[in-house]
Amino acid sequence: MGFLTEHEHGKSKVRLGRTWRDAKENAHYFVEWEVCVRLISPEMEKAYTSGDNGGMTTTDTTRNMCYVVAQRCKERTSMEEYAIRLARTFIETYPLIDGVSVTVDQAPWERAKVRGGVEHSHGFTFSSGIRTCFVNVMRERMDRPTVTSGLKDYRVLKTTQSGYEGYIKDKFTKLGETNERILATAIDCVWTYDLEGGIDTSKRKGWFGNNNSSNNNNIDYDLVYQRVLENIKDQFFGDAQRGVYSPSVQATLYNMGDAIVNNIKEVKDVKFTLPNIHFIPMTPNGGDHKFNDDVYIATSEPHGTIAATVSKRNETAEIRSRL
Ligand SMILES: O=c1[nH]c(=O)c2[nH]c(=O)[nH]c2[nH]1
Repeated sequence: MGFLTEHEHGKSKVRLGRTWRDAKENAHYFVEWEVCVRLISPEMEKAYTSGDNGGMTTTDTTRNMCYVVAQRCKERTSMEEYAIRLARTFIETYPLIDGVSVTVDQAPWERAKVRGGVEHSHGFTFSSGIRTCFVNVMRERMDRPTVTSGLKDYRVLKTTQSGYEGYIKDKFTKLGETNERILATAIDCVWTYDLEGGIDTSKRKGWFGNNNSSNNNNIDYDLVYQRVLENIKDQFFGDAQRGVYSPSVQATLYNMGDAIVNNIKEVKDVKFTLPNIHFIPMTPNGGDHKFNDDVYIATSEPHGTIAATVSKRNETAEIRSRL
């Protein structure tokens, strides 16, 4: 006889669009989410071992609930708040569900800017970088969801103010030292929230308050996300005219993480995974061509992989379950 040592069921890649129409501001807001729900229901062991589906929440119902809860979010709601609310709704509705994990990926729709840089009231363009979150709610601690947020495949490049020098040069090394190169990466990062240090819990409101916009930890997830992006751009690009020199992907990674944990009180730690996407100087043999920091061979693979976590406090970062 085999022992069923773990099991879960749910729905993956549920895609939805949600608009909020703000008459006062005369602006529409739009998000496109891809939702993944995992239901933890120990009692459903019987579905595996004896084909008994009694008490089962179907994966079809799971999919429908993603849309229902999106509709119940009557006011503009962050993906984290939506994910927490969705997870809690499963637990409140179905007695045999003990825990729920929800992952949301948000497509990079941005308000369109039209002639003269004017923001359009209901037009959007697709940019780079997928905002993500991962939420876990257990029945016995409904008021303490675990939340991590992140950013995937946010593509950034600068044409100067980057170099790489001082490394081992031996018979296996072909790379030449340089203080002038293109630096390009596709940023993946995940951050956890600081529930002890940064958050003023005295202002805690009830579950979504009266207007869906508050949450148990009183964190403004949208604002934190904007500030993470700002700090990333500050450290990667630097001043608009002069820029900032990067001696390596490693040093830039650390500077981005250091700025985030120091400047954003809600963030406890941030893990970056950065591909070093190479633009290789084009230097053909012969002819009168000479590389003049102008023509490069664009590549996507192979790429370097640089990964590290920067924490506010000197402690080992939590293991992130998915990202
Ligand atoms: O910024 C860099 N970090 C490295 O670790 C590395 N290795 C390499 O070949 N080029 C680079 N560039």
